[in-house]
Amino acid sequence: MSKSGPISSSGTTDSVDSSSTFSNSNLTVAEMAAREVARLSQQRTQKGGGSTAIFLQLSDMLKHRYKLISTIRPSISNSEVILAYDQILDTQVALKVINKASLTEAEKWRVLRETGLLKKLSHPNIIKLQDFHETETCYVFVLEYMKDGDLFDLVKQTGALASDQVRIIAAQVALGLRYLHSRRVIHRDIKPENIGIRFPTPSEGDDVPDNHENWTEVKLIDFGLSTYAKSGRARTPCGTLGYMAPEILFIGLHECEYTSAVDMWAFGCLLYILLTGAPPFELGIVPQSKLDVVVSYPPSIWSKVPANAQQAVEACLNPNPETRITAAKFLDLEWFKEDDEGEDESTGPRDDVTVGDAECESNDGDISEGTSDNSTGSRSGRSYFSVDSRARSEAAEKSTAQTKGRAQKVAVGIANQRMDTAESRMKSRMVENSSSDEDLSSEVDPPIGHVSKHKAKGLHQPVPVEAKRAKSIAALLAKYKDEQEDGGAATEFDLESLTVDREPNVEGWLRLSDLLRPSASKDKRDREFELQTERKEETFGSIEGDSDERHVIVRVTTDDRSSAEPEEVAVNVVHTPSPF
Ligand SMILES: Nc1ncnc2c1ncn2[C@@H]1O[C@H](COP(=O)(O)OP(=O)(O)OP(=O)(O)O)[C@@H](O)[C@H]1O
Repeated sequence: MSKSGPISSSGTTDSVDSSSTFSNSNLTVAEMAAREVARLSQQRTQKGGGSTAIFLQLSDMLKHRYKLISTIRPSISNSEVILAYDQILDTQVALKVINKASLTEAEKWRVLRETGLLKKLSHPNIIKLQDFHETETCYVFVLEYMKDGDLFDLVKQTGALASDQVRIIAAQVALGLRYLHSRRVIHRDIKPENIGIRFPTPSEGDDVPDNHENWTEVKLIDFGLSTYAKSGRARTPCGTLGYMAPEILFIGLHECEYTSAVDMWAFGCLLYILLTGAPPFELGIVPQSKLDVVVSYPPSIWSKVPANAQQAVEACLNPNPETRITAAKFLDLEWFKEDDEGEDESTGPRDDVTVGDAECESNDGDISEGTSDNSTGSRSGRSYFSVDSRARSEAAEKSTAQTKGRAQKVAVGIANQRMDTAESRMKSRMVENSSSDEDLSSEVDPPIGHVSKHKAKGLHQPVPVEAKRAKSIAALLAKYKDEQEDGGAATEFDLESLTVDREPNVEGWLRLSDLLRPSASKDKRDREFELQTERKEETFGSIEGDSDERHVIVRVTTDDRSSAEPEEVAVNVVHTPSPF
């Protein structure tokens, strides 16, 4: 099994893996998919061969600052993700290092777009960009480190997650998406691989197991396909097959227009996978008709999913983007009002928190049951998550042993300890009645997971949830519910600052998409010429909507950008590799 990569228009051998997107409006989805397959096979060939090769290209200064610990994602194509120790900040960081050598100008621009976006984002459920470096050979994203990998690996290892655990994850992803969408940012590549996870950290001297039963803190990662859509609409068809919304797949390429609703569709696919262990759609396959994106809910696996969770998935996998649930509304679903469910277990005194043997035993049975159904989650009957029953049983045994052991008690202690802080902060925030995302993100710890008694009937593995966490989520959601739909949306991105001249007196990159009005009668050269001649009618401040969706890149050169008027800026058309 391999992770599915985003579709790329630049699926050539020299394309950057991380930030490639297909923004080529001249290709059909099928053609783009074919290129993607070629790209992925190239990745597989290269995988394992070049671990840390890119890291070694870093300048001496960076190598001095960041000490390599291990490779998180080996060198694929021309990027790799590395765990390193930042000697200045005294912390572990994830370095996403991208080799510039074979990047096209468009791909370089996308890297800078990703950086620019990430720099502007601040939310507990969005990966934090701690620093960014550009050397002669590399781009280096310095990211906070999600020590427990991503949701793809978690599901691959364990199969379907317990609905309580999925609920915790879902709330956080929805909060992250809500934050993005209120700022008119569309992620465009929501999938398990792009959700980083972290489990409770052991306090000093404690022996916390490497289990994942306690709780799952999640953050959105990989903004390589993300875009700021000022008008709220974007046009470039992109994403990962298996997660792409119908409105991207089946609208004429030149007419394709979509909104942040595409993220909610992908979110629905993600939830389906977490709840059942199998994807709703065959990944990597181009649907041939709209019927291919009609979701099936096989009773063999779906009957084990609680009704409220089913409702949440179905609300996301609504083929009509106009009526598909939004991230804000998602948090109002019944699923998140369940905090009192089993209240006698979950709201009891903390000292009472235990994990009973009986429930662990009952889970064992569920684990094996779930395994046998794994493949039915795919429409074509082929399993994407090839979790075999043995692997799952082993995982279950391990989980059960951990659940029963001392380690679990330690986890409870840590969770409780952290919860105290989170709750007291939450209370103070509630009193202040502040409603912005920023306020919330800076003041409230992310929901913290806990261990509790939990009747795990119907679950594939024991995932105890403690009441305090539930209360925390309830408070968090209540707070969001009180907000206006557009609350917190006031902050708009200054597109130019995202992409152009990070410093004065340097060359910058700017897209002027409105300059490119492809005319059927004009060939590639004419269009480029047209660009140059029409430039004068444009101002640099006029970038609108999803202008960054177009593949036009204009080099801006100036002696002093801080004082230059747009008209004084020299503009030269840069040859982009495609599609012109
Ligand atoms: N901050 C992080 N902490 C821990 N692991 C991370 C972090 N960022 C990325 N990873 C791991 O590296 C993988 C690749 O990261 P990312 O998706 O950002 O890079 P990419 O080059 O765009 O990959 P892809 O082309 O597969 O989408 C992720 O799926 C995740 O497993």
